[in-house]
Amino acid sequence: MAFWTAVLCALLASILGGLYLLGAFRRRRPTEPPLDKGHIPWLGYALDFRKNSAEFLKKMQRRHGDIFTVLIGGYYFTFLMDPLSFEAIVKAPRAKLDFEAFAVELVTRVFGYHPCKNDHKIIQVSSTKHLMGDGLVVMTQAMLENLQTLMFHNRDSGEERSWQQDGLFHYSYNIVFRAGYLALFGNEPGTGTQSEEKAKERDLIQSEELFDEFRKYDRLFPRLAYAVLPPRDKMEAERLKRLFWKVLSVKNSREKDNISGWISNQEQFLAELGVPEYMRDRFMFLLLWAAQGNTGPSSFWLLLYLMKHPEAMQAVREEVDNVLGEAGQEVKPGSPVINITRDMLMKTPVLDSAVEETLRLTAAPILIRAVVEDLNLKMANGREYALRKGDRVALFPYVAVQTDPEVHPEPHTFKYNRFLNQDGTKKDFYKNGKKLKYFNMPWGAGTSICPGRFFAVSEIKLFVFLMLSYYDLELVNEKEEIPPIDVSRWGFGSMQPTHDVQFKYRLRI
Ligand code: HEM
Repeated sequence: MAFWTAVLCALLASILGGLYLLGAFRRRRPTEPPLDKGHIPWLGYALDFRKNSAEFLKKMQRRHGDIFTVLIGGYYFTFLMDPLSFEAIVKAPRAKLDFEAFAVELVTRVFGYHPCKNDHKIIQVSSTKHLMGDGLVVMTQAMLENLQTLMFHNRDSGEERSWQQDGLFHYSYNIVFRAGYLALFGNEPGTGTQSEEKAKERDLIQSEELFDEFRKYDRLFPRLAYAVLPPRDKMEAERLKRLFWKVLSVKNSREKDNISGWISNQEQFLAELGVPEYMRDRFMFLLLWAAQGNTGPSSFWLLLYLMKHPEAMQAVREEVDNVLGEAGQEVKPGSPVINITRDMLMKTPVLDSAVEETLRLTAAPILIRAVVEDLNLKMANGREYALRKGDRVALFPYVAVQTDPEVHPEPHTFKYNRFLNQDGTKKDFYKNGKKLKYFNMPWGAGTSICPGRFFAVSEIKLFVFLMLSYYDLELVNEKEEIPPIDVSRWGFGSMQPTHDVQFKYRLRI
C-alpha cells in the first residue's frame, strides 16, 4: 500500500511539475504587466513571434498597451514599447538586469563558443582602443585600401568603362564584407613588387570564397538561432562552423600581414586568461559574424534608397564632391586612387543623416535582458510594474520608436535629411511633447551597445563615397520597387531584402 502511495505521489508531483513548467499555474499579480500566455502550453506565442516578430508585437501592443508579458518557448518576456521609458531598462545595473545570460546560450549554439566572464570587458576595451578615436583613423585607412583593391582591381583593363551589371545586394554585401574582413583579419603576406601583386590576388580569391561560405551560414542563421534547423541544414551549419574556425584560426592568423589591433588584442587577452587555442579560434568566428554580418546589408539599403530618391542622391553626391574638392582631390583618368581620411568623413552631415535614416528603416535588433532579481519598473507616465526574477525583459525599438509615426512622421518613407535641421544641425525628436533620448537604436543601447558602431558607419560611408565618386549607377529597371524586408530575420540586426535588385555601374571617368 505504502509503495503505491509513493508511486501515486511521485506521479502527481511530476504532473504538477510538468504543468508548472508548461506555465499552467502562472497568473498575473496585481502590480504586474498584462500577461498573455497564448493557447499552446509552454510554446505560448513562439510560432507567431518567429513568423513575424514585428507584426506580432504590434498586435500585442494594440491589445495590451505599452507593456505586456508574453510566453515564448518556455520563457516569459516582458516587452516594453514606450521609448520614453527605455532608460529604466537600458541603464539598469547588471545585478538587476543582465544581458549576458541570454547571449551565452545563443553564442554557444551558433558559434560553438563557450563564453568566459571577461569576454564583454575584452571586447569593450579592444573596441575603444581600435575602433574609436585614433584607432579608427588606422582602421578607416585599412578599410579604404582594401575597398580600393576589391573595387578597382581591373580598373585599367578597360572592362569597367562599359556598363557592368550585378545584383545590388550581392555586390554591396560582397565588397563590404570582403574589405572589412581583410581590414580586420589581415592580408596575405607579400614582399617585393611581384609577390605583393600575388598576395593581392590571393586576398581577392580567398575573400571571395569566404564570402560565399559566409552567405550560406547567413541564410541558415535565423533558424539556427531559434534552434529549428532540420537535420540536413544542421549538418551544413556544423560543416560551415568548422570551416570558419579553421580559416580564422589563431594558427592561420599568425601567417597574415596587417592583422588589426582589434583582432590581435582580443586573441592575446583570451590567451592570457588561459582560454585554449581551439576556443579562441571559435571566438574569431563570433567576431567575424558580429563585424561583417550587418554592414554589407546596410550599405545595400543606403545605395538603393539613394538610387530610388534622386533628390537624396544629388544632395549626397554634391556633399561627396565638395569634401573631395576641399581636400584638393579629384577623380580623373589616370589619377591615383583618392584618399578618404577619417577627417573627411567627419564633414558629411547629409550623408550621416542618410545613413541614420537607412538604419532607422532597416536595422531591427531586439535587446534582451534577464531579470536577475524581482524588481519594480517605473514607466515615464509614473506607473510602476513588478518584474519577476527569471523572466526576460525585451525592447524592440524598430516597432516601439523607429517606425512610430508620432516620432518619425511617414515612418516608412525614406527621407535622407530626416535627422537634420534646416541649418544642418542635428534634429531632436519628441513623443507626447517630451524630448526623446532613444529615437533610433540600430546599435542597441547601454552596456550591450554595438562596440563597432563608429567603424561600421565609416565602412558604409567609405563604400558609398567610392561608389558615388567613381561610378555612374542605375537600376536596370528604374521602375522596380524597393523589395520588402525578409521578416524571418527580425531581431538580428540589419535586415535583408526578400530578393535582390539588378543594377548597372560604369566608371564615371
Ligand atoms: C550596420 C552595422 C552594424 C549594426 C547595425 C550592429 C548592431 C549591433 C547590435 C544591435 C549589437 C548588440 C546589441 C545587444 O545585444 O543588445 C551589436 C553587438 C556587437 N557588434 Fe555590432 N553592429 C554593426 C556593425 C559592427 C561592426 C562593424 C563591428 C566590429 C568591427 C561590430 C561588433 C560588434 C560586437 C563585437 C558586438 C558584441 C558586443 C558584446 O557582446 O559585448 N558591429 N551590434
